[in-house]
Amino acid sequence: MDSPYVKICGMRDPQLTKLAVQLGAQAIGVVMSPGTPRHATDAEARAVIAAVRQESPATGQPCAATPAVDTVLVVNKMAAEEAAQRAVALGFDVLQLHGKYTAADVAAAQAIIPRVWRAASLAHFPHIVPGELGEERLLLDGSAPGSGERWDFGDRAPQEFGDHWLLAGGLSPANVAAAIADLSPAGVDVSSGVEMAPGMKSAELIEQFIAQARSVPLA
Ligand SMILES: O=C(O)c1ccccc1N[C@@H]1O[C@H](COP(=O)(O)O)[C@@H](O)[C@H]1O
Repeated sequence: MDSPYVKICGMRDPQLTKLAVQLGAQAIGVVMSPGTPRHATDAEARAVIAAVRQESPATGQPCAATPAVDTVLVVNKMAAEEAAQRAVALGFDVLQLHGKYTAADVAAAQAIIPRVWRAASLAHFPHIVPGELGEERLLLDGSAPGSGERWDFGDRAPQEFGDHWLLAGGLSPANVAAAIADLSPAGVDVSSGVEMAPGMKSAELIEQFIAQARSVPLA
């Protein structure tokens, strides 16, 4: 039985990162956006990536039982090329762009790091189409990333977005299973919903979130 792809975002602690990977997270996000309570330093970002590689080597000989886990640099309103250069310098697999970008911005970033995701809110981009800027994946998010604010689909039907989009914004252990059952995203992304206080991740909430998300079979 396939279950949704789960990304845990805003990680800074290597031990919690290892736990999330052991529990089945398929992506770990590090936020580098000054002003958010999850902003990571370069050293923290490198330590999180090292922890992921240790639990699930991304190159060479991946553990038989554990698929490789994506490490994702998350930025908000940062110039795409600058963000891509930072992602490569630190060793991330994926760059996740929040903000207003063009197809040329995405192409410029992809020339530096091939895997680029775009996160956007339907409140700001009501006519958005997955892949229209050339991004690998689209995340449909709340209107304020990292705030715990819920998504709003307005008059769009989730089926319009195809099979590869991820749901983000306001998810938590309490609502993730119902959200997956209702909207059938390919995966889910959570940041503040697995924290005991802004920027402070909770091992218990991460465990509950992953268990709840994985309890729902993909449609
Ligand atoms: O998590 C953050 O602080 C953050 C800051 C700036 C840009 C993106 C951020 N995280 C992304 O926000 C959503 C989920 O937020 P939440 O679960 O509602 O807190 C997701 O796309 C994260 O990757």
